[in-house]
Amino acid sequence: RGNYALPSSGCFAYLKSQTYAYQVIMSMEDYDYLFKIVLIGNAGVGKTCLVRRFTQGLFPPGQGATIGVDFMIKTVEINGEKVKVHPNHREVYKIWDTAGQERFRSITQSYYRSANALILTYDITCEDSFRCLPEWLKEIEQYANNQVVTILVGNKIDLADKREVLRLRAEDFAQAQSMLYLETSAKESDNVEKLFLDLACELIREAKQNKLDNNDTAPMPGEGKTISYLNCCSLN
Ligand SMILES: Nc1nc2c(ncn2[C@@H]2O[C@H](COP(=O)(O)OP(=O)(O)OP(=O)(O)O)[C@@H](O)[C@H]2O)c(=O)[nH]1
Repeated sequence: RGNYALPSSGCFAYLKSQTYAYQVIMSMEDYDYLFKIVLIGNAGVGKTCLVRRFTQGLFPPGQGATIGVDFMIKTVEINGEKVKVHPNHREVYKIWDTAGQERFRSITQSYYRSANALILTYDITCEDSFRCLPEWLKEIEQYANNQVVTILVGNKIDLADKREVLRLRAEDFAQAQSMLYLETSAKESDNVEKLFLDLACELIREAKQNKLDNNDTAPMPGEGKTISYLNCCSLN
């Protein structure tokens, strides 16, 4: 199991949390699934906070803007009573947190291609971040592979009184673009774990489907010797 190649050293060029990532990599040699996920969206919508919440269980105070691309890894072990996605499986999330600022766009675009999934994030309290979504979709169309799973995430739902984008409007937009949709709060930890678990579920479901369609023995997105019995996912 787990004979996927580790990232080339190029991935570390803009690493903010190098020590942390390195330590986790050293302990991730054995896994069932590997998910490569890239977060994109306007500056300040909360991409870094979502990743930190998921990978480190914290909401970082005074988070500075991401420079280029940050890289984090999280290993999830699911077993016995805690079955949510797949029993007795070890899943590894490799997550690239990209800078929202326009000036880093040429760097961040180069990470789209190898992503299994993209988390397109906006801020529910910021109409502008929602209005920019069509621009982000153009980027996805241009730079991502055509099998990529995209989920639209409306972050900062803890700021309900400042909401500028109605949930229904965002849901309609996501549906029209064939994207999954979820609202989160990195601050309050609402739906953050669900976001990544749902993505894992969707990726495995699609991989299984592709495998059936293509009658292909090469597993995607992880080393799926057990992929054949995975049918337990719920995205609700
Ligand atoms: N209230 C609230 N604030 C949040 C939430 N998520 C992020 N923030 C705040 O939003 C600001 C920007 O968060 P970041 O995670 O740095 O945003 P980003 O999208 O990574 O920004 P760039 O790195 O510039 O692209 C910070 O002040 C965070 O504290 C949330 O769920 N709720």
